[in-house]
Amino acid sequence: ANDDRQKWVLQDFDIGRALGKGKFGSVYLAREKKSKYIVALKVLFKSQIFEANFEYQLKREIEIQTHLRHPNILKMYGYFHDDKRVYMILEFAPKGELFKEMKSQENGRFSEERTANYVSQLASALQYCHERNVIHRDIKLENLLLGAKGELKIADFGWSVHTPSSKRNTLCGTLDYLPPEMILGLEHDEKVDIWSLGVLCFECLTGKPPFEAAEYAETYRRIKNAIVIYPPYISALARDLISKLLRVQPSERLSLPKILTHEWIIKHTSSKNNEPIAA
Ligand SMILES: CS(=O)(=O)NCc1cccc(-c2cn3c(Cl)cnc3c(Nc3ccc(N4CCOCC4)cc3)n2)c1
Repeated sequence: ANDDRQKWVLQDFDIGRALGKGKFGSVYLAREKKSKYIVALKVLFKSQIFEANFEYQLKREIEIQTHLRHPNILKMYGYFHDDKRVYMILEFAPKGELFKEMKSQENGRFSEERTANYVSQLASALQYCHERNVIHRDIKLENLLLGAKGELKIADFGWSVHTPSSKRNTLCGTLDYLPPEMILGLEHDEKVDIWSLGVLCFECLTGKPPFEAAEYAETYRRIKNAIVIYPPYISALARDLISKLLRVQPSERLSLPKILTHEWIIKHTSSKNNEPIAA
């Protein structure tokens, strides 16, 4: 049987414009020459990866993402490397970053209906991952892209691991999305993704992450105690769901099946889901 893991080389692609710059490299629009198939090519510099001893995490990201197949998870078709760079061949997300889409809304936030649909798509993607003992650990707005039909695509599995993990990861970047158990360096499991789902839901509804504060120490204190201040325009149902996700105790956080059947989600997810039951 022909091995579908073709050995790709850079010459197989026409490289287009840069889609964006990331921490280790950039993402380019690209087209595979023979099939004319459009992809996103993520280019990472080996020097920077080794400097940050990120190669183990990169291997894991590639291993995990090449094997996941779900409509709300950005596909990785393959990868290759040359002496200086590692290239990841990824599904192109034609509508770009969710973060930019949110900032372009006139009040900088999404409606309850749009947010509920995103939360539902994320929950089904996470259910798929958790069934395969994969936790993402880095669900946040800037890791989410939009497909051709405006559907959510989880990208960047750089922090995903197989459960259970107590990897004391060097916390780079913002604390905003991390649950209490991770900022305390305790053992953590897939319930970390449920916490991040709560953070994401709040951020989509208000334009700001729930624990954002001027001082790092203040953010730390508010995460540790799950102190959430809801703006008045948040509906009672949305508040109910978020309060059941942002729980300090991982075991108290709502399970993914319960999230998918929460009244607020059922109320807002696209009409096809709540057809009138045939009499
Ligand atoms: C750490 S990183 O390097 O991975 N992140 C930096 C970054 C920053 C910005 C974007 C993108 C990006 C990545 N994409 C991937 Cl991967 C697949 N499709 C896209 C993808 N698609 C995309 C599609 C359309 C647009 N347009 C739409 C029209 O308006 C201008 C932007 C942008 C990006 N973008 C990435």
